[in-house]
Amino acid sequence: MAPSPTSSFRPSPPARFAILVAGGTGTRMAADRPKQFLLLRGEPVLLHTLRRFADPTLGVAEIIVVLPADQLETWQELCRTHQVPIAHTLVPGGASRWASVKAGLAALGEYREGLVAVHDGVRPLVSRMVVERTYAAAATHAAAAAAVMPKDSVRLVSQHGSAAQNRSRLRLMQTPQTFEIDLLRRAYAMPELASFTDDATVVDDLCRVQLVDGDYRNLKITTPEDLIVAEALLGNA
Ligand SMILES: Nc1ccn([C@@H]2O[C@H](COP(=O)(O)OP(=O)(O)OP(=O)(O)O)[C@@H](O)[C@H]2O)c(=O)n1
Ligand SMILES: C[C@](O)(CO)[C@H](O)COP(=O)(O)O
Repeated sequence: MAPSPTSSFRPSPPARFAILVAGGTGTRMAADRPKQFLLLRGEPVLLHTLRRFADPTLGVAEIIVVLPADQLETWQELCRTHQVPIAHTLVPGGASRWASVKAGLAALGEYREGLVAVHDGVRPLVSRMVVERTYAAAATHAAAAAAVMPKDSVRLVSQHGSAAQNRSRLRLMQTPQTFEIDLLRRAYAMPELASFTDDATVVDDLCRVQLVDGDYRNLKITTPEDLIVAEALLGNA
């Protein structure tokens, strides 16, 4: 029997957006400039990250890049120097990662539906697969985040000493962390708490966050040795 017109109806997939947060100053890197501008294989860390999200097969409709307010011109100059052809919207960040994500979300103000991936601008090695996995899981579960298992033994320290932890029940959180846009807006409408270290902690009270497999290569450039590892990994890509 021929399918009726309604049986072939497929809802269109949700629109995809991305917020790359690069509004920090990189105190632990202690470099002469914010670490998102340091060069990896001759190009700024943030440009590597931006390129990953501009992969046309991901179908990201709009990319927001959040920067320290006093670094917007520096980035625009870097884009000219490196002839960056990728369209993105620049937004001044805030005093904390939370404030920078909130500023990025405000720049997506016109959108009521869709999925938004929040990603650290200083995770330049994220794979297409990991990004896709978080969008796909967020389409089903509303909230999804990349995570990996610890490779080292873990202990909880206190004034009495330290106690071994069962690491099979622990996960190290990465980004992207990807959400239905309305859910993330509701979460970020609440006051900032000191316990917020990522977007999952902001959303936790509203929705269960589905963890998906991250990638040990998806490192966050935080201290100088991370740059050496990232250079090596890019060379092997
Ligand atoms: N006010 C802030 C602070 C952090 N971030 C971003 O959040 C991500 C993770 O933060 P982290 O690695 O801590 O970056 P910094 O805050 O720059 O580093 P540090 O804590 O060493 O100062 C980075 O991409 C960083 O630019 C941000 O957008 N706005
Ligand atoms: C968001 C994050 O990268 C997940 O691991 C991490 O929590 C950022 O932490 P930081 O203290 O800003 O480095």
